[in-house]
Amino acid sequence: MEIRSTTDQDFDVFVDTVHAAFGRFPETPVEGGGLWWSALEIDRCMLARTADGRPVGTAATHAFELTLPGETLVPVAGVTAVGVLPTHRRQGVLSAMMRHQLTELRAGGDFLSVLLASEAPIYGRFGYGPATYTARLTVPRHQAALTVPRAHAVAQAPATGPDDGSVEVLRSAECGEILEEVYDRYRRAQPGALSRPHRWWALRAGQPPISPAPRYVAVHRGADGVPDGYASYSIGDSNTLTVDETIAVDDAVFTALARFVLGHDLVSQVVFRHVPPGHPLRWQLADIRAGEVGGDMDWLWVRLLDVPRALTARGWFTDGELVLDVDDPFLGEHGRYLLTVRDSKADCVPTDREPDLSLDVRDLGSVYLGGTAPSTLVRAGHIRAHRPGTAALADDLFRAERSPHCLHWF
Ligand SMILES: CC(=O)SCCNC(=O)CCNC(=O)[C@H](O)C(C)(C)COP(=O)(O)OP(=O)(O)OC[C@H]1O[C@@H](n2cnc3c(N)ncnc32)[C@H](O)[C@@H]1OP(=O)(O)O
Repeated sequence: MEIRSTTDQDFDVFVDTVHAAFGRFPETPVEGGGLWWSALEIDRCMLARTADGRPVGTAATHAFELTLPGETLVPVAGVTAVGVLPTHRRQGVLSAMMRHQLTELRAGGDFLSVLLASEAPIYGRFGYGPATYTARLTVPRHQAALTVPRAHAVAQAPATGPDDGSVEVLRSAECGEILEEVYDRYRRAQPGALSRPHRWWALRAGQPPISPAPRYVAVHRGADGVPDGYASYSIGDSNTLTVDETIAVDDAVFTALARFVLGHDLVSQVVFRHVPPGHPLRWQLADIRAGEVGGDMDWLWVRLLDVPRALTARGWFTDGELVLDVDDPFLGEHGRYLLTVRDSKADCVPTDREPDLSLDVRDLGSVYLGGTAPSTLVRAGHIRAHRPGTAALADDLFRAERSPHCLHWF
């Protein structure tokens, strides 16, 4: 089998092969997505061909920036368009492409790769672990009242206090630049968020809010008139108002946008897509049972390609030290590292000290952004804690300033 990057000459073959692998004709409109592949960069796509030259497999990467805990921005490879023709499955084509891709990414200096998994059982074997989670929150309109914040009266009013900004409703086609700017402000402070390349906005190649599917967008502006949040929504069957994404630079802006969509007339219920775990919106409803959480699922999967580099790149919030014994079965590697955190920064060096935790690199990917507690994976039997108390220490150490969350689809 030959695996190599596409060129202008065979990019059409790549696109045809992706469609055949997913079983969709190119002209089939992708659910809300449009021409999603038009945002790909040709030299970051690869084709696998059989010995007789037949294209059978595809994979690609986007160049993204990922926000790590501590508002640290790092480059990551976003793996996408992975497919193998139905006639050539379970013969090792994907495994060969993954090996090729991981080797190439490392050679190019990448230390993290990320993806969204079409099916959960596929990517763990290649060292990826689910690292962020997302859910839907459905609120019946007749139970949509928000409560008065209890800390409202205190001098340091929390972000959920009264809103001195304004909301304007625009059509998605007329506010692309506003959305791009607001999203960029938001994602820089949100652990787990990915940058959205300008070409993604310009080509309208993504899912809502920017896809050709029409959407209303409630744009929030602060008292100074500067846009600082938006909610992209549509009203569909049974008068359900679905908010594709609510992007806000802080909690007060999120609350103002939530108040706006929850107050929409002629609507039976409001469905907020992409609500992060632990989001305060449920607590802001006067009736905490009014918000029904559904569609709880993994979203961004993370793969560490260079353990010390990845661990020293993120911000940390608790001092401490741990010896991590990390196994990488897919790449046939093993390393033992002393992780020392002091004053929000980590040092990570090889050691021969006895380990505190033994773990697979996929599990390190899951805990890396702070969205999965190491103790959960200890209790699940995936991470081995060698001493009592180490799981709790690891929980403290790996925690992020808030739940990591990603809502970019790629
Ligand atoms: C980031 C993204 O782009 S996600 C999109 C992924 N693509 C799709 O879902 C499109 C439809 N599916 C496909 O094209 C293919 O089935 C792929 C790409 C998922 C798998 O390709 P294959 O060439 O069949 O994988 P390969 O033969 O290398 O399998 C490696 C191992 O993974 C397992 N595996 C592969 N796909 C799956 C799956 N969908 N579910 C469970 N196990 C799987 C295989 O059984 C094999 O296990 P083994 O090593 O124990 O024998």
